[in-house]
Amino acid sequence: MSVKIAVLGAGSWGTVLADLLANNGHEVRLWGNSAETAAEINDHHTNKHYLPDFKVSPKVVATLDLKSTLAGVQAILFVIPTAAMRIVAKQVAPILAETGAKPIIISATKGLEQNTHKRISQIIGDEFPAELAEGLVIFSGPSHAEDVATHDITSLTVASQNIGDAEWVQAIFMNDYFRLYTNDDMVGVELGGALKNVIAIGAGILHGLGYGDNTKAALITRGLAEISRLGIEMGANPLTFMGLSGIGDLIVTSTSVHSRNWRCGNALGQGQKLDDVLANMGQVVEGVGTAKAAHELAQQHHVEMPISESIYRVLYENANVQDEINKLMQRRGRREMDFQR
Ligand SMILES: NC(=O)c1ccc[n+]([C@@H]2O[C@H](COP(=O)([O-])OP(=O)(O)OC[C@H]3O[C@@H](n4cnc5c(N)ncnc54)[C@H](O)[C@@H]3O)[C@@H](O)[C@H]2O)c1
Ligand SMILES: O=P(O)(O)OC[C@H](O)CO
Repeated sequence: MSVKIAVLGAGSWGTVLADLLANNGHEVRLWGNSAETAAEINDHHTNKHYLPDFKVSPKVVATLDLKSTLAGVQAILFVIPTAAMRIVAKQVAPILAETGAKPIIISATKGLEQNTHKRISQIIGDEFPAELAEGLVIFSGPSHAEDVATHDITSLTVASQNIGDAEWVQAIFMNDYFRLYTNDDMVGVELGGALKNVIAIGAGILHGLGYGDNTKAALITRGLAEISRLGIEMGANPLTFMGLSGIGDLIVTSTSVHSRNWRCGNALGQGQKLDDVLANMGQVVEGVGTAKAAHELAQQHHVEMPISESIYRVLYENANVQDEINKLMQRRGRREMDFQR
């Protein structure tokens, strides 16, 4: 099966996914907001700012015009930062309405919207008619672009309320190094993908401070406990957090030097200032915005998320990292399997 697909977002993940789809035999247009990047992809088949050593398939056509990018496509893959999701959705929706097209919408974006705390599926639900939003497929799991670029074996989850749409997406993406599993738990898959970025900042902070492997394993495990606690309260299937979009993604993001969230935390642990770290990153660090949304959601749902709350205070209230670690260690003893709020 060969399909025509628009990939929206010419950053690191959008570029690698566009390349993968083109190599799988699909017709791919990669839309971005930088004329320089589009020219580089079309003329030199590179995107060096994001992926210095990567050669993009010459079959990927980079574009700047959204209307022509969307013409006749069977699927639209959003791969833009959470902060731009609603902005871009508002540009896409009227173009589809004008032509009456009903492509499958896919999102590989991981985060929660600032101020509204909404998940990506809720933003899509706000901006698109129900018949399009209901088939949304969420694409999530342990997948650094840098590793997929070298065809490292990678497995992800594709979640949709309409499992037929998830299976369609599974079929167009799978190949000998890329394996997808379907799931119908949108809440769990989206929350796992978003909240792990906050814990990954914490893992980076611990590394930057010189803590060892025991400490990092404790953070990941107790981080998963609090992600699960909020997720269960919000209606997720607890078992989803044991899957690729839960513990799988939490492991990779909390341990990989490719992770922007981990690198941000590492620099903070070494004493750098958040504004400087973000300015130097040149790529999206989703966990920073998500930490604020998670803090507000935890309060709204009366769920205890002590690690995420500590990270929130470090990021937004200039709290001292070592004081926050001490506070976490001085909490009263708890039952391990307490997933009630
Ligand atoms: N990089 C990865 O390995 C990876 C893996 C899985 C998921 N993700 C998720 O995918 C999403 C995108 O991440 P990324 O790594 O590709 O980010 P990135 O920082 O590498 O690139 C983001 C791209 O979005 C573009 N963009 C921003 N605002 C835009 C707008 N209004 N209109 C059009 N384009 C706009 C930027 O120009 C940039 O090209 C994030 O939610 C991230 O968590 C990334
Ligand atoms: O580089 P990060 O920290 O944004 O993580 C990217 C992906 O979410 C890893 O699966």
